[in-house]
Amino acid sequence: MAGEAHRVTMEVRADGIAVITLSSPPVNVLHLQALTELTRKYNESMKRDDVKAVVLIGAGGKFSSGLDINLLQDIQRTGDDSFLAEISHDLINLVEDGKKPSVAAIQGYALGGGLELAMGCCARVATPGTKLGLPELTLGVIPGLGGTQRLPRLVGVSKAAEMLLTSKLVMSEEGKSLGLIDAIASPEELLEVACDLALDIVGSRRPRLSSLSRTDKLGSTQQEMDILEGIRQKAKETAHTMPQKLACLDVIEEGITSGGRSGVLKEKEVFKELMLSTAAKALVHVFCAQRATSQVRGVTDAGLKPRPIEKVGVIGAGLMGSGITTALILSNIHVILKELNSEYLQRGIKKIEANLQGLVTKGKLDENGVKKALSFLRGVSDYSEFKDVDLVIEAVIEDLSLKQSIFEEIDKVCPPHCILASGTSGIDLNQIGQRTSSQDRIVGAHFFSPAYIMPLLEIVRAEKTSTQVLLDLMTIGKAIKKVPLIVGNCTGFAVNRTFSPYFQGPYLLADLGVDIFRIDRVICSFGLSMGPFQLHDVTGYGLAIAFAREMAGTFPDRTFQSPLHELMLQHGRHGKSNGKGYYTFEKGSKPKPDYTVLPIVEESRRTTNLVEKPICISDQEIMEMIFFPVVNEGCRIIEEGVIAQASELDVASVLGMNFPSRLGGIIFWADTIGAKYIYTSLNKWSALYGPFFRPSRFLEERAMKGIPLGAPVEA
Ligand SMILES: C[C@H](O)CC(=O)SCCNC(=O)CCNC(=O)[C@H](O)C(C)(C)COP(=O)(O)OP(=O)(O)OC[C@H]1O[C@@H](n2cnc3c(N)ncnc32)[C@H](O)[C@@H]1OP(=O)(O)O
Repeated sequence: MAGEAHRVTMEVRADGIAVITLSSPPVNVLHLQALTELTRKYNESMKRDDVKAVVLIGAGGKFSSGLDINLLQDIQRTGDDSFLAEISHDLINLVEDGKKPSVAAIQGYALGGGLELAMGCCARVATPGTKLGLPELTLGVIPGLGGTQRLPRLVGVSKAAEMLLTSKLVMSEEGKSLGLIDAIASPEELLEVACDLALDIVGSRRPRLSSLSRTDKLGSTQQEMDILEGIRQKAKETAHTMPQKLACLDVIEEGITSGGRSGVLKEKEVFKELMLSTAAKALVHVFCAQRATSQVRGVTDAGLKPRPIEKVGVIGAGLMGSGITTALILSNIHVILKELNSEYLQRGIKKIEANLQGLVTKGKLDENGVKKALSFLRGVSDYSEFKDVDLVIEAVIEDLSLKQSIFEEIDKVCPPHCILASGTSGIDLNQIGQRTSSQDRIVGAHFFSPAYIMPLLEIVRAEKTSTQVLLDLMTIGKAIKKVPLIVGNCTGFAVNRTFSPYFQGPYLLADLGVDIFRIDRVICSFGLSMGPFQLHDVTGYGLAIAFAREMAGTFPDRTFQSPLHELMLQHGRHGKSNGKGYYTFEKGSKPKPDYTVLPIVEESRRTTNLVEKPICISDQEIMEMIFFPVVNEGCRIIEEGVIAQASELDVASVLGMNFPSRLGGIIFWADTIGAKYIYTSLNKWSALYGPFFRPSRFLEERAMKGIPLGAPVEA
């Protein structure tokens, strides 16, 4: 983020206020250069006789999104944080205890180190709707610039602990009632109000308060310890996946029992310790890898400008079509939704309304937002309104000839600039677009269900897709708050293909005699929100059967097809849709294992006849036998160049498959285990249980040479 656009300026006004402006677009991160410059300007303001006080502000309508997270990654690589620790602590000390008082003028957001800097000031003014928070725990660390000490002193221990442990942001209005913000001012008046406040402090009309020395929001030591103990008991429940919560509470406690300065010292120590932990490395890796997906060689650096996409045609109002439409209209994009007839259309619109109402229930949208979103939607049952759309997303069932005829038709009715995208989750795009005359505008737009919630968008490059089309789709993807990832065209594309073994391995284990409910429990304790059997109950077995057939057709040598799903259907079990699956589904209660399913599982085992008697393995082996084949397929995806770099699979696995982000994504995780161990294990299982486990050439080579799986592939 360093560069000429990054500046810290100081302007001394006639009234003696030095306005120090941080300008580091797009979000005013605190990188090393910014911290050094801020310190320099602060020192200058303290020395100058014409300066009475400082107002700290961010350029471009934002205060600061905190420390540059790339800097955290640099420190993790070198293990040396001394330069950061010195500069940042010097700066906060200057802000808080310098000769002249400082006031923060906050607009947009003040997050992490940004809020910590603002809390170092003796007062804060914010514009309405400004977001404030310390989200460091989501990166596996705790705040490192005094946030664990100053926040409790400004808002009280209980609220501070809640904000820190949940990483939830508060709006400036709430911040004002909590005591985090001293005044609210409109964007136009922000600077003036902050300067007036600073002058009031200089003229002793307001006290100069040091956040770290304040005690007015703290109860007795015993009271605060009791509060912390209650919170600690709850945090213990998730301590195995989020140890930083307990560490954060310990640091707050140090400040309560031994004073703020002692707390700051402990914070510094714990921050460094956590920053170098595997979990923080993994979480920071996911953040940086996600950022890296914005720069695509040959696309974002091709000197092209994204074309505006104002109107989108969506074909098919089923689960995917209604989800995609919901995502688009929520971002104020006009959608023409087409279905075969008005009955199907009404059903689709009802789904969209239900999606929006679901967001209202969760407090993420209000009724006005629902109304506004729906005003961007128009339902149709023919193509007459497709004559001026900029993008079409086809979201009908996975049937090649149906898709081909739709593409043939939209090729004719849509304007020549219109992008023709298919939402297929695996069918070859070259075939889908075969009967069109303009194959350069054929592309895949693979959303993950529910499309208006899941953040990943796989953009699939067909043989002739133009660079402009890829850029346009990336841009619209970002506009609807997705993380777009450009991938190559192959069966299952990058994500479903990598994870295809995840939907085979558990069934192979079941056919080897491992209890299906135990498998689900192991997967949940690994960190996924539900196990594969419960997931298939929810999504239905039909889709799983079709996908397994597709994979078997392309990769017959290594696909394991269990008869279990077919047997379930034969026994009248369709999963959640008819309330009968591996689990029972009753309204208002959590799904429960249905042990009456076990004879069907046994029937499957007898049919495949893999082993004479059930195998006996540990939970650790269950997890490895399910995820190592996923790593193995990921290796093939990397080797074939379906993705540009291994870290993209990490992002995709976290955002598309809910792989735990604290593990850094599938390939990062594999490298923490080691390619050699994974290779050896797969080899062993391959000899015992067949080619499903056979290690790929890429994995073998990396294991033999000792090269991490995430290391770049040589050209
Ligand atoms: C010592 C301290 O205690 C430690 C810290 O401060 S750690 C940092 C804590 N701060 C955070 O976690 C904030 C992370 N950022 C965000 O939540 C959001 O980016 C935001 C709310 C600030 C802005 O959201 P939005 O307007 O949607 O913009 P968004 O697309 O996310 O960000 C713009 C760019 O800035 C990057 N960015 C945002 N915050 C960043 C940060 N702290 N460091 C590095 N890059 C950052 C984003 O990755 C994105 O990069 P890209 O354009 O290359 O993809």
